[in-house]
Amino acid sequence: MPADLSSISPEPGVAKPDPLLVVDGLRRSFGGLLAVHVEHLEIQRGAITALIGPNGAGKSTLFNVISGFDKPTEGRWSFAGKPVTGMAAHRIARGGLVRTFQLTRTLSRMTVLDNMRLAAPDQRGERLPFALLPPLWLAGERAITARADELLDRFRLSHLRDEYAGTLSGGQRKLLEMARALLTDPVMVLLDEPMSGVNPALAESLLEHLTGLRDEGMTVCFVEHDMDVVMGVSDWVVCMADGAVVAEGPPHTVAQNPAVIDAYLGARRGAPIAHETDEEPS
Ligand SMILES: Nc1ncnc2c1ncn2[C@@H]1O[C@H](COP(=O)(O)OP(=O)(O)OP(=O)(O)O)[C@@H](O)[C@H]1O
Repeated sequence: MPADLSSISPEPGVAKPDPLLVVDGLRRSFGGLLAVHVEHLEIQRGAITALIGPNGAGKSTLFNVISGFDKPTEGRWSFAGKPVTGMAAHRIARGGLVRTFQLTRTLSRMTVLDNMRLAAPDQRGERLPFALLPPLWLAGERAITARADELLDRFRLSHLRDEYAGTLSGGQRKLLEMARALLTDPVMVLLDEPMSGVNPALAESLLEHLTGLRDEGMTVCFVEHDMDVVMGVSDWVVCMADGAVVAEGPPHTVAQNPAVIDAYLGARRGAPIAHETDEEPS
């Protein structure tokens, strides 16, 4: 069931009833450029939150920092009530917060199944006690492969299991990225533009996967530029501009928020926010 966030005041930094991720005073500078400065942000557990904003707003940088792939200049954040500031990405992932990445060229040269297996955080065979006890190691490997096959089946990629990932279409790659992220049974996934380059038929299926994950209790946060997608699946929308959260709220509220419209107009010089609406502009 979608979380009911309708009674929450749509303001930047507003408290949520059951926040899973809480960010405070987070700053990330690159030289003289302050790429991210988020005073306070809470992500509701069990909801789909879309992170929107024009190019260069700081969305990917925020994802990188909170997932442990980049270090903040200052600030702190907690996940599931525990401080995770400064932790390495693999420790944050082990705690249940996982970020997806686009398939690199190297991963394209591996099979779909090997891509999945590589996403397992704990390669037990490499740890001494397991390496000395082959039955334990093999059991671990078999469990990882079984889970990988289960997910490939769920994402309808089983028939491509032994193909090189580089032969997949754009949409199939996106499905594989999502499947990889789920191998560790995360509590929350951060998806960076899961729909980009995906044809309409597969986009529909990806959207169903997103809502399916949410309905199973997972917390989903995704960066998206297509406002029709954002309107279609999000329970809550956070808009960034120039590194800061400038607006947040339910999708229909955020789309009409002057701060959001300003952010896009300022960035694109006249190109309106790309959401089709029946209303005439006032
Ligand atoms: N490694 C880096 N070194 C220097 N500047 C960076 C680096 N990473 C990001 N930036 C800058 O930080 C700002 C925020 O970039 P970021 O990629 O987080 O934005 P974004 O909202 O994800 O944009 P997009 O929607 O285009 O992906 C931009 O001005 C970008 O040029």
